[in-house]
Amino acid sequence: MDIEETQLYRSPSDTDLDFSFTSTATDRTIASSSARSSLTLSFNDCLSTATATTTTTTAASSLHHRKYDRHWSAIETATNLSTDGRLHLRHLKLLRHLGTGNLGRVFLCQLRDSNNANFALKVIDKDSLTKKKLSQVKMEGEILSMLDHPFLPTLYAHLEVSHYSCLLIDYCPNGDLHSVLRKQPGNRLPVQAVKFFAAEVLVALEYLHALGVVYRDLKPENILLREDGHIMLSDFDLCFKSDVVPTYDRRVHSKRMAGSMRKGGDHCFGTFSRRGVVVEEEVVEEEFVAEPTAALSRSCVGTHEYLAPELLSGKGHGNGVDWWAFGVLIYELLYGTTPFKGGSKESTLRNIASSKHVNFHVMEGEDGKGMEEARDLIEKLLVKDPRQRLGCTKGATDIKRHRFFDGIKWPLIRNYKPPEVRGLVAKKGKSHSSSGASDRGCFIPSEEMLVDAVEEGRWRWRWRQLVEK
Ligand SMILES: Nc1ncnc2c1ncn2[C@@H]1O[C@H](COP(=O)(O)OP(=O)(O)OP(=O)(O)O)[C@@H](O)[C@H]1O
Repeated sequence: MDIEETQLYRSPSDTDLDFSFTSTATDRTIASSSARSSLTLSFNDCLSTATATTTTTTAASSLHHRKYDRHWSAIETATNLSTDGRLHLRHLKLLRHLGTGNLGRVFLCQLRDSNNANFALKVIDKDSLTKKKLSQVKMEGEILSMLDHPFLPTLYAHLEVSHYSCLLIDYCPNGDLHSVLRKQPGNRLPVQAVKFFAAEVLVALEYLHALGVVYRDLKPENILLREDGHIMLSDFDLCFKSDVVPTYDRRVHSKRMAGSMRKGGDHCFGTFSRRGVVVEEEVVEEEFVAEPTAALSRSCVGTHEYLAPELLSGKGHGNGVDWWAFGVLIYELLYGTTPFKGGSKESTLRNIASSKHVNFHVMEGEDGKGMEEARDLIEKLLVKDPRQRLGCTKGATDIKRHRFFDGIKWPLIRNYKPPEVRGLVAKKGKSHSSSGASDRGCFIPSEEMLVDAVEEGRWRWRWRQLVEK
């Protein structure tokens, strides 16, 4: 029996994925532990049974946008040297335990013969999981295998060894946005920093939605920070997939302009002032929209403070839950708390479900540049009726146009210099989201990590057993 299978991943176009989705709702059990952990009220979605096709060739990276970076090169070297051309666990060395999640443990690791590329290895013991969690593991593997985007993880390899499922992805040495937020005065970031992180999250969500993926677990804890300070959205176990029909829509809007009647390829209809100067033009623009507007699920999953009202009603929800959570995220980054937070989880849920509008905390020096625009955007995202909520019809296309994001050159966002905020040490000269490289030298173990080390000792022993299988 073949106990070890390796999947090296191709770009989305090479996978054979079924985007169909059906959903039913039955039980409503809550599985939740820590204060801000993700919850699952019911998880009876009939997940797609199709998975990415299994391949073990090194050509897997040939279409990936980062095919020339040191991570893929390291993998390619290891697989070239491997007798069967596959990557095995014995090719990896674990450096330290990074954390433990709902599904498994995450380790910092490198390839044995190359120490210039760091990876994160998520190890999931499938024997210890319930059926519900196993379906989440499957979903996470499926979603990761589809991704090829600078603000999302690259899945370098998926190894199935005995009852362990191991996902080799990008390592983010700067921790998560939640920890960074906790290091700021008042747990708040300056507007310009919020604008940067929100813009990157928006682009990542736009990509996921274009693939028909509704994320459902947006929160600062799931926004990891790469070595270069750019973001990487993580945790795809609560996602669901749906059909998406990309369209080119015509948008008619007015633009204040002086001068010529025709600009670029746009059709313009001019209005003239008395002096014969064009003051306003009606512009017709073609815009690309790929938003899973027909997505439907009835499973109530997510994190309390970030749940959209339609998720609580149990009558079904779709793409709009991510745009609601996007509003909560911007609020939390600016105000240091979430907008509907109550004294307990129950009262938070009651506040979300009530007809109360979002309330803005009064803060010292709040009326800095961009705050008014931020509040307007938040209000448009935190609309209780998803049909009226910004983003629900045309996705990120509409949100990008909001004046909070004025000045952002979307195609250049990967090259923007990340903001200098406390607790974020972005390495210079790496503005292309190449993650990895050693963080040795700046690693000071915390007490918690020392406790972890005892656990880690046990893990290393188990790891050796696995590798020697
Ligand atoms: N790619 C990564 N780079 C660096 N650290 C990571 C990476 N992925 C995960 N971690 C760390 O490992 C911890 C566990 O991650 P994991 O994704 O398994 O669970 P989680 O984020 O707690 O979410 P959930 O339990 O909902 O799956 C995280 O809290 C984070 O600190």
